[in-house]
Amino acid sequence: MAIIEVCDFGKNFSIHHLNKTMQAVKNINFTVEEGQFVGITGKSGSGKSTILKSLYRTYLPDEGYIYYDSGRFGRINLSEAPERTIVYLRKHEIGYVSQFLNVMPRRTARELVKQALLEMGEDNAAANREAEKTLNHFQLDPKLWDTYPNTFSGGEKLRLNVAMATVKQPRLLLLDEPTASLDQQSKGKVREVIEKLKASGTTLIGIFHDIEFMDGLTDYVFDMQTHYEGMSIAHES
Ligand SMILES: Nc1ncnc2c1ncn2[C@@H]1O[C@H](COP(=O)(O)OP(=O)(O)OP(=O)(O)O)[C@@H](O)[C@H]1O
Repeated sequence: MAIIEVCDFGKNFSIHHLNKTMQAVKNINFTVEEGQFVGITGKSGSGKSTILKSLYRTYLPDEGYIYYDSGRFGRINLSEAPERTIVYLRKHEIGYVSQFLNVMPRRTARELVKQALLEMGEDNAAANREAEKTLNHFQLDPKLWDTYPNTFSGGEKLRLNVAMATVKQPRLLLLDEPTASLDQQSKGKVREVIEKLKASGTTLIGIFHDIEFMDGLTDYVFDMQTHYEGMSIAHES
């Protein structure tokens, strides 16, 4: 059963100072079945992050639709869902990992991971235990657990980001370059967690420049390049 259906999706951005509109992506169609891992590849600027952000409802489509089959609400059109539904989905069903850490200020790494677990209904003691286990798994130095992440290195921030999103075991996990600045060992840790999530039924959609990382993980890869080449061939005929 499809958990995500992207139908004729297109997104434009206004460039205010030039008084122009730029079409970032157009005619995107793909479906993702429950439990699949779909990779998105393509050259820089081809619109990969735009698609992922639209699946998280950070952006609204200008053309077409994105349907998400929610565990709680059933099949919903993401652009029409009320804000409170989106807040619920982000807390309980859809996780998003970007290369950038965007968290509440003055919360320690431990508090942030714990908060994610409390939102999923864990009690305080279990959330504490699980948070420590997760921070350990991602090899975040225990000296950092009770400090604010604004001073963390890029790799530490990224590992905390992945920890916060994966600890919730979301139904759908969106990954925007989650291994971008990680060394081989940390990449291995991320891969381990992705494999575990996939085995437990999580659906994953991810952007990876590291093609090797996707090897053996993805069910199929949506290549932006092929998509647009396909479109121009269709135009010519
Ligand atoms: N908020 C925005 N406002 C204006 N233009 C944007 C915005 N977000 C993205 N764009 C533009 O849309 C196009 C697609 O950007 P996007 O970030 O989706 O590409 P990408 O394939 O993820 O690139 P990369 O691999 O470099 O991260 C780019 O030309 C970008 O400049």
